[in-house]
Amino acid sequence: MTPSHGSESSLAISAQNLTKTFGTGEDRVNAVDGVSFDVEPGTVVGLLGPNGAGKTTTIKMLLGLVTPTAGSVQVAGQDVAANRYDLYNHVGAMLEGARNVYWRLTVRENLEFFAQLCGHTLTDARGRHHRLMEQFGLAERADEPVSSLSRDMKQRVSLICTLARRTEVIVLDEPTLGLDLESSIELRREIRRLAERDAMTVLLSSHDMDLVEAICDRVIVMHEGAVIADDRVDNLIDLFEVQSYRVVLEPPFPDQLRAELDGTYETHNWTQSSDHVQFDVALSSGSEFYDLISALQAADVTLRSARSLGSDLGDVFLELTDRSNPIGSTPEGR
Ligand SMILES: Nc1ncnc2c1ncn2[C@@H]1O[C@H](COP(=O)(O)OP(=O)(O)OP(=O)(O)O)[C@@H](O)[C@H]1O
Repeated sequence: MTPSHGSESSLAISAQNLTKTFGTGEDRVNAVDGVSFDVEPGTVVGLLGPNGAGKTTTIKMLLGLVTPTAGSVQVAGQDVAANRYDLYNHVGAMLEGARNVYWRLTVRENLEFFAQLCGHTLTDARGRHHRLMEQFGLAERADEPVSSLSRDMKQRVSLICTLARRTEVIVLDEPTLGLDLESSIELRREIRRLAERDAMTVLLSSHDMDLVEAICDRVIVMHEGAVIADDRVDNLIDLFEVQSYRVVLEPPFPDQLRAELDGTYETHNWTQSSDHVQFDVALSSGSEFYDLISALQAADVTLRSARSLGSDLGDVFLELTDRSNPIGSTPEGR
């Protein structure tokens, strides 16, 4: 079944000024504070943010599981506040730690149950179910009750039940947490396939930067309840030009120099031997690189090599959340 996109709006997701406050008085928490974003159909969007940034609360508001204090949200053309039950025909979700499958049913029965719930005929769905069970290493356990499977396998069942429904929008909260490497790779492949071939929209929250960088068209970064960046992954990496270098030095290496470098730069992975001293350093501009070289020269230390490790989404994420720069303002030091 090719998803039929909602009629009221051509956007897959439209969140306007979403706000959620928990508690009152001193216990009041502004979990989500005026978040707005639109997502076009067929886009894979990563929702990133440190713990407590408001990702899960945002996701739950998109799914109608938490009622916003203010703001509105449409998903797959459905106004979430008005059409909560209709919404579930258009949206599939796997929330972190959620047991959204029936443990007494077998893997195959779960797939068939959820397929029938959203109106798929079993003759159409069986081929797809078989392929997903093969892909996620569950084919040999297809006729066993979910209760007899390992925790990791239960998660895979929950994941394929969500993917197999082929709803217009899929929401996944920390989908790779607890998955083995092979299943993680299959998940990446399947998500890209669903987006590219079937124009399905996927919103996923994850701390797994490699996953997000590999499969997301766009990332929304949240911090303290607000959106602090919303752009294509490659644009964010270009914008910050955070570069990590591996620096190798010849001994002797004065003791106080390490403390000086640690105080001035973001350094990691120090190793020291009789033959060399090595560390990694993240630099946000070319001039910082030359400052570092000058500091080494001033301390009379010989540089053996400085190799760029490239910059990735992980570097950008740290940069954004450490400094909490709204995109559009110039990052510090540039
Ligand atoms: N039901 C609740 N009652 C009170 N406070 C809550 C509730 N749910 C979330 N919060 C608070 O709201 C803030 C945002 O939480 P949320 O779970 O949305 O963040 P998150 O970005 O998903 O974090 P994590 O990555 O740790 O899951 C946190 O300070 C959290 O403690």
